[in-house]
Amino acid sequence: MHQVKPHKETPGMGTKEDLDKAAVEEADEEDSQDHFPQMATAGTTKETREMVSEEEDLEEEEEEVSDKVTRVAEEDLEEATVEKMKRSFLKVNVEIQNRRMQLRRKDEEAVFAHYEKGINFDKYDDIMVDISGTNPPQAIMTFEEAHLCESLAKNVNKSGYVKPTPVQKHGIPIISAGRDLMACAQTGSGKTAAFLLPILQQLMADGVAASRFSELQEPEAIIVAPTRELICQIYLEARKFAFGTCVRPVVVYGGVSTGHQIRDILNGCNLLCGTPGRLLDMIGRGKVGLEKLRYLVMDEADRMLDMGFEPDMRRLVGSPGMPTKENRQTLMFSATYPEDIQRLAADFLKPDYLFLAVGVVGGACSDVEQTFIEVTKYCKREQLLDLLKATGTERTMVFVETKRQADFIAAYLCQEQVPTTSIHGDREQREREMALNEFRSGRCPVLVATSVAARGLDIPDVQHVVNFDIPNNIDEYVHRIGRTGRCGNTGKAVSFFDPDADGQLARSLVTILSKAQQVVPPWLEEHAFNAPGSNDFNSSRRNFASTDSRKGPHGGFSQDNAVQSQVPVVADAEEVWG
Ligand SMILES: Nc1ncnc2c1ncn2[C@@H]1O[C@H](COP(=O)(O)OP(=O)(O)OP(=O)(O)O)[C@@H](O)[C@H]1O
Repeated sequence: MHQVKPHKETPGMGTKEDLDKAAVEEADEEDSQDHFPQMATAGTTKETREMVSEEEDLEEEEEEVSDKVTRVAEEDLEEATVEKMKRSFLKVNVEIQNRRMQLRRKDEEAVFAHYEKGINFDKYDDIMVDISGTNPPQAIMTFEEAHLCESLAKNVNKSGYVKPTPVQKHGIPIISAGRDLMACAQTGSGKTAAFLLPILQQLMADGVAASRFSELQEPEAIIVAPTRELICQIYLEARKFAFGTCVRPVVVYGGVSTGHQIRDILNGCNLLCGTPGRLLDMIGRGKVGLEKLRYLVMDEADRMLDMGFEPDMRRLVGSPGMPTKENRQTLMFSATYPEDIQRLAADFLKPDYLFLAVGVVGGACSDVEQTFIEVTKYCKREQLLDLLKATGTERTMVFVETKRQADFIAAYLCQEQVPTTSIHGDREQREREMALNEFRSGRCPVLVATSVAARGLDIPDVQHVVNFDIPNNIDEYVHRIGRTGRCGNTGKAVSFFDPDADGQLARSLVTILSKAQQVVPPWLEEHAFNAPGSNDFNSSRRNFASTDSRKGPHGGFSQDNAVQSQVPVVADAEEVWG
């Protein structure tokens, strides 16, 4: 449960600059700490760490038994006694082996644990897909068409994947064809597997195998993501798909001991997942070489290229040994792509990269029912409490703007007997992990979070997202509400709209609601019209990259010979988000 801790001063928030600074600060903090030497290898789940320690206990027991057998053999005992003792040692040994088998089975179950896709999963097929760029390869309709290696196909099956989602149907063949890709698809629609599967498939087909005999590991693929929790999640997905194969994924991130992570890397590393700072650290220490790199993946690519991370990304691609963009495959994935970031992204991609848009670029997930409540800042706490009392034990993420506010609201809810925990950048990594575990297990069904938990986290059964504070950036709103309504499941998002603080976002919110075919409250529309600069109501649309930024203002494509391939599964745009 939540404990209030004295914390660092949080700067006055409110302006975009303040928030950007705060986000950067949280991001910087990702990589500056190094104070958890007790945490074992690279941020797997708590259960995995427990299994690792159980496995170590078994190894110790086994060694003890073998020592005893050696000692008995050396002692001058009667033959019958020796035989009796040997038999009893053998029995213990068999028991150890059985326990080890059980542990492996448990480990396998944990690796492949997944939640069920929801009732709207098949509706993904109705989403309009737009691919721009030259010669996009044909989409696949089934996983069989992806011609995955036997073990990979088996792992996909054990993960409960029966049919690919649209981003997988199009993304997998594009990546397998060796093309660079900027892919945009709604939150929770399977972007992670869309890049992991074709990369692992290629590595397996080429017979790539981890080797522990080198002081310098040269991974074939690097995946970067903005937060520790997200990169761990991606790593666990990679570990799941690579289970029982020779391809070895490893994860590195800030906030935990570098020693353990270095040892983990040196055990062999083909696919390295990392937060940028720690990744650069490992490269700088000479533990990771880039000579063999074939794939560079940026998940949450728009975040990886905004002012917080862009310098690190440039440092990464400029690192010694990093193949030029012509000699590597660069893949970008997100649910949002502001146009300015798209233009910047082109620096990292080959000029003929493909742009894949599943649905509206930057649009909210249509499986999330979005509700707005008009409030004043003074009544938000009571509103929240009423709401949580009504939702009972349903899992709810409550987003606030500042770390201080996160502590404050979590403490308030605990006081009101609502079991709550919190996650933000001032909490230590162990506390962050513990908070997520308590939330996942349902021990604390309410998680109060800052933007550090807004992107990518895939937590089963999150039925509600509450925007206690509405973010001042529409993309952040889209990512936050995307923590629910994942993989075809439905979810609810409730946002407290304070006209004094949130007026500037009203127009973007109205656009997001309309595009996701949600009811727009008349009072919100009124705020949108009354907001400063609303003469051109459609100007809010400029905040959204409606499509590939390489297209001209009239939809024409600026590149030579470029074609735009529309893959309309439905002809009627009304049904796009249906
Ligand atoms: N083809 C599939 N069949 C069944 N489940 C799937 C399939 N593809 C992905 N999933 C599951 O759907 C969930 C969401 O996938 P994922 O986390 O990759 O979404 P995402 O698009 O990256 O979301 P976000 O934008 O929030 O990062 C995961 O639990 C994943 O295992």
